[in-house]
Amino acid sequence: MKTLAPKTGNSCFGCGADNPLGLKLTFHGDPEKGTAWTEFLPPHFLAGGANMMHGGFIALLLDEVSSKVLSMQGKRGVTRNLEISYQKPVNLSGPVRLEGSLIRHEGRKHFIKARILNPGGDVLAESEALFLVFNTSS
Ligand SMILES: CCCCCCCCCC(=O)SCCNC(=O)CCNC(=O)[C@H](O)C(C)(C)COP(=O)(O)OP(=O)(O)OC[C@H]1O[C@@H](n2cnc3c(N)ncnc32)[C@H](O)[C@@H]1OP(=O)(O)O
Repeated sequence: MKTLAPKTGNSCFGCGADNPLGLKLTFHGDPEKGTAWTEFLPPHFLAGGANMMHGGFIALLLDEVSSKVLSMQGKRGVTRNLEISYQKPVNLSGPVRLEGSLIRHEGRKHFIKARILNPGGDVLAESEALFLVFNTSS
């Protein structure tokens, strides 16, 4: 098990320590299994309508936990594709869990699935992403 805490000098909206507007998320994961996860209470500035999270921020969270699957393995890459299924509203009055896992990789192409769950374990949104990794030779 590995933990990635926000780092000074990183201004990433999701995980950097130096973005004053950012979420400063800490992630956990298993590099050997190709997993990453975190739990947090979404701030209300992520709102879309009513008490629901904005769909663009849902995409951001799925992208973020997907990228951490790679970071856990010491890989650096960027999102090429992100396909999202919005299944239920992400309610802003309680914590959420983000989970990502590696499906497979073909050289630099890494296929990663992710999801957002509520405390009851309901899947609220799911994604499948293609990341292109810069620092792998396998
Ligand atoms: C430096 C590290 C920083 C980490 C930050 C992480 C932050 C969180 C993640 C992000 O939000 S990153 C920000 C959002 N992403 C971007 O800004 C990336 C913008 N896109 C690019 O820079 C380029 O498109 C990219 C470097 C990803 C790839 O460009 P390339 O010209 O190298 O590749 P190309 O686009 O031709 O496609 C790559 C491969 O994917 C394949 N492909 C594309 N769509 C596919 C699909 N749907 N299914 C399967 N394969 C697919 C495509 O056929 C091709 O296969 P081959 O390499 O075998 O020819």
